[in-house]
Amino acid sequence: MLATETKTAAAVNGAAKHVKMKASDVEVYYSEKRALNKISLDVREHEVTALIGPSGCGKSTFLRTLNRMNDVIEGCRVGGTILLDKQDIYDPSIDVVQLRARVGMVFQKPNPFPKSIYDNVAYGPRIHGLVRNREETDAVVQRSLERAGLWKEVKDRLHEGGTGLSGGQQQRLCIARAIAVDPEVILMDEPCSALDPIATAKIEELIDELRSNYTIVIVTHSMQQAARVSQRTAFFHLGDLVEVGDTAQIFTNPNDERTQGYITGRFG
Ligand SMILES: Nc1ncnc2c1ncn2[C@@H]1O[C@H](COP(=O)(O)OP(=O)(O)OP(=O)(O)O)[C@@H](O)[C@H]1O
Repeated sequence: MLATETKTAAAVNGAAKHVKMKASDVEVYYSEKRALNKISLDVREHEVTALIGPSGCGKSTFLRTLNRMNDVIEGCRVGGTILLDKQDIYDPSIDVVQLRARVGMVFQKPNPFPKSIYDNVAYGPRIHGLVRNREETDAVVQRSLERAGLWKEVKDRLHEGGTGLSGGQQQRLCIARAIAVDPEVILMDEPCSALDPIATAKIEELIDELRSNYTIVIVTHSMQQAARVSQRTAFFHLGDLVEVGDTAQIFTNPNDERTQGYITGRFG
């Protein structure tokens, strides 16, 4: 049997999935203040993992450890280990720019560059040397915009500014920009919080499509959103990872009373 067939059969049978990122005993300090307490979490390949919990519990801090975005915050220290496949992403030999291409990020507020739609998408592939000429760049731009569900809406205005798009379109442009450098993992920090319900529904649909090609970790304040888009949910509280499990189980039959309290709206 071919390796791909084995993998498909394993997925269908619900057998153990490949762990794409593995966090072990991750701690984060902002100066003296500890924001995360020994978090251990497996992120499975081709799944959407949702991080939920009350404000300030450390969801975004944990998300940022996965592509070393905390490195740029002064006074922030990270302990423990995080593996991408089998590689320690905090190893001194790691090129952080390459890491962030492999583990891309989409932020809360859409943040296209003040450039054309085309250049927003072409920028990453160009600086990473993934394209050699105009033809290849055109192909990457088109493919990325198609995957982000934006191509049909923008194909006749590629050279207009990205900031002239609607909020939902800008967020899909940011997703296209992340996809263009061929990432393995996409981190999303409340990607719909600035969007209306229709734009949110489009992004949620897109997230579901994207997981066949990528591994996704999403921070969300919306439990409905976590339930709709994710296969696994991790509940954080006061810097602890309280529990992680299949999304259906977390929302219907959580093990911990703090999770129960949060999902039933008793706090948070
Ligand atoms: N740059 C920073 N400097 C100092 N403390 C920070 C910084 N960023 C976050 N913190 C603190 O770390 C803790 C976790 O914050 P974090 O933003 O990760 O939580 P969160 O669960 O994502 O919250 P929210 O849902 O409100 O975005 C909080 O106590 C917060 O005040």
